[in-house]
Amino acid sequence: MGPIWPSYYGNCRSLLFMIDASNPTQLSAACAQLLGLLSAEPLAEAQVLILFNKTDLSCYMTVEEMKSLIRLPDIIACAKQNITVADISARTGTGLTQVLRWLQDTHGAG
Ligand SMILES: Nc1nc2c(ncn2[C@@H]2O[C@H](COP(=O)(O)OP(=O)(O)OP(=O)(O)O)[C@@H](O)[C@H]2O)c(=O)[nH]1
Repeated sequence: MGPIWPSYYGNCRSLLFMIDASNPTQLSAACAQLLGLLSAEPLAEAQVLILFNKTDLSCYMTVEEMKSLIRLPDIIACAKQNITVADISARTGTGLTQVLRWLQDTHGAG
């Protein structure tokens, strides 16, 4: 789907980017896609939420190791966008309160 993402950039005010924290083999591809999104001019003003999902599953690498591997702190420091990061599990609901709060703060959703 990546190649058609630019057709959705127009009027995009926020971006939720989900990374599968149970599958580090996808991490480099996810990072490349994230960098492409963050450098897209139409998304320069977007509010960004990066979600590390499936944190309920055991994995040979911790979420903190994954963040370090893709140099997430540097990505956040260099990005034009305001970036928030949340560790979540869509299955257990862990972290979803933070996601809802972000949506409320970003869009004033009730
Ligand atoms: N354990 C767990 N499973 C999840 C979580 N979120 C989604 N899943 C499951 O992961 C499977 C695929 O979910 P999808 O939302 O379809 O994701 P996808 O990107 O199409 O597929 P994947 O690449 O396999 O994640 C489904 O069986 C979901 O129930 C989570 O936080 N924890």
